[in-house]
Amino acid sequence: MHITKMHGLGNDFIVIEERVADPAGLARGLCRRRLSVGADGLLLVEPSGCADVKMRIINADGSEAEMCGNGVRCFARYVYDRGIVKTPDMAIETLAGVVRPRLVVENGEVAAVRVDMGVPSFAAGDIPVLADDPLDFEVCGQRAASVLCGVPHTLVPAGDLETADVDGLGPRIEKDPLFPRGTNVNFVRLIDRHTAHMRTWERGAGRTLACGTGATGCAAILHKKGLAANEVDMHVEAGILHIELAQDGRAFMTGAAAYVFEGETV
Ligand SMILES: N[C@H](CCC[C@H](N)C(=O)O)C(=O)O
Repeated sequence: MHITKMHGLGNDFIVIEERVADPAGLARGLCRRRLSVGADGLLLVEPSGCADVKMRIINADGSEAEMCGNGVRCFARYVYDRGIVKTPDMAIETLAGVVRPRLVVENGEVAAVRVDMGVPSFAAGDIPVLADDPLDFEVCGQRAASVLCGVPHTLVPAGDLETADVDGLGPRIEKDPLFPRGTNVNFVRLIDRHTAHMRTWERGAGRTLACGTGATGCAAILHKKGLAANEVDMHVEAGILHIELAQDGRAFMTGAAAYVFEGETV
């Protein structure tokens, strides 16, 4: 099977165009670090009846996610570079709805991708947490806030990201009963109204170097709470995601998307 390895600020994916009979089983096999290709998830290219193309995201544990911010930047570059989609502005169907990436092409190369991520939702029917106040509740002894940004996200304020217990608290919060669908967990240190640093434990994938929906959702939480302006640089372990929060509530995420290798599985 032909595979293309890509990453968005270190959040890495295996892109597959061929039809896959058992996506969950394939993800659990191929995503294993050292024993196989290694990745945070699979991105499957499929035809769409309502957009230019459809993207499916299969986490490393085999679970299927509704959306993936870093993944959709990689996916948009992939389908454009291969002529599957002929325009740098495109519509990509996901389980969370249609998202609209715009490729920033410089000297014939995709330099970055700006994605209209839609509206991070604090609406009662969307809130991923069973808490009276989704912007301020306690989970596993931590103050937290939650938002739906394609997928469930929880922000845990952290004074020092070097000592934050990401790998200990992350999985506990991910699977806490407060979250019926589980949650991604983002430990965030606010630097100023335009800058935050974050580390992420992802639902279905564990510790990742970056999380696009997480950076977007956490910027939306900080803005909603009056702690951040409407443009925020979210510093993740392997780079920076620029988030813009428009007046109409839509969020735009801009970041890189890189190729690593092309190959054939054995
Ligand atoms: N593991 C996540 C999906 C991928 C999100 C992340 N990689 C991103 O860049 O948005 C979940 O199951 O909710």
